[in-house]
Amino acid sequence: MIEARNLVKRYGAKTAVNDLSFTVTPGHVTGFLGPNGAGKSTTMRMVVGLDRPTSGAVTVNGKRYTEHRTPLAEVGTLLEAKAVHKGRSAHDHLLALAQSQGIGRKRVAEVIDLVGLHDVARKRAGGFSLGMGQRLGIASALLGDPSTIILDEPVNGLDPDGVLWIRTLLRGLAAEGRTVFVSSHLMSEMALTAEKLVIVGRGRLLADTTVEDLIATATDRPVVVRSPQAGELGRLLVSTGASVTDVEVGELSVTGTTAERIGEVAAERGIVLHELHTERASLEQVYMALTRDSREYTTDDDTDAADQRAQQEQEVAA
Ligand SMILES: Nc1ncnc2c1ncn2[C@@H]1O[C@H](COP(=O)(O)OP(=O)(O)OP(=O)(O)O)[C@@H](O)[C@H]1O
Repeated sequence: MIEARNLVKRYGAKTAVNDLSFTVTPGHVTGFLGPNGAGKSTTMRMVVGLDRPTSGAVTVNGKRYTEHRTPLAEVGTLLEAKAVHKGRSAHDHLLALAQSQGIGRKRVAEVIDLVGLHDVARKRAGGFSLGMGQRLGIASALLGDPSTIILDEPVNGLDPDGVLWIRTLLRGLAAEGRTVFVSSHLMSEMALTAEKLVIVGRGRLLADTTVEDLIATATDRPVVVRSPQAGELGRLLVSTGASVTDVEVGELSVTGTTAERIGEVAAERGIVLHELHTERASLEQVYMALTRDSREYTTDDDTDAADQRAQQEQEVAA
């Protein structure tokens, strides 16, 4: 369990983390999201005592990281690329780390198997691919069999196999009752991996919620309608104030009204429907709307698209 209370971190005039409070609970993967420069890495560094908060506090299992007698047994981390002695084998790297923490050889063999590095464990880590390096970093994080795991962008640059492997591993670790806190910029991946989310923007908390609840807040979800009389139905819906886009022949995407209302309009005019459903919003859409004002680097296209979405939301909400 990670508990951050009123965390603040300033670097000179720059406030990287601003009065941030959140709790990361065991038993599920919690995604840590936010635009570039939002303060995610700084927060993670404060959790594990690599940075001191300017004010506020963060504890892991009720204690500050540095107060734990065997920190590796409490918290495993993969922060920026691990410093690995390039001439050393993966096995020797892990063994040196284990010995420095009073962890036995048996556990080294276990984590090597767990991350699938068995075949290359005796090879120089300097020759490892990005994916193998990530696996080694994760093996280091798991060495102390920690109840809390903190990973900063673990899927960065991995191929689809590696991404799937990390997703399965993280969900498995969470299912064992561990606290898993993981940052990422890949929303589609987070939607598949995480159950809960902490979202920050410009150092402040924007949301502390579940993926499901966050997606349910999306208000501009289009309704998809398939009908052999799509043209007639589309004209009718436009006359009631809805916005209608032809997706393909016989299929419409409708905003500004509800599936219920479309069904009623169709029934009143005896129009046959073959399909009627409200599209599920993607995590990415909701995230983009939520973080619109917090992005450090925003292209005009981004702003336009986000503005359009926000405007649609307001129209529907009105
Ligand atoms: N050591 C430092 N000195 C000065 N400013 C810093 C330092 N570390 C971070 N910052 C600034 O604090 C802000 C938060 O940075 P941080 O790396 O925590 O963000 P992030 O959310 O992890 O970003 P990204 O997604 O790009 O990795 C940024 O504006 C960054 O430039």
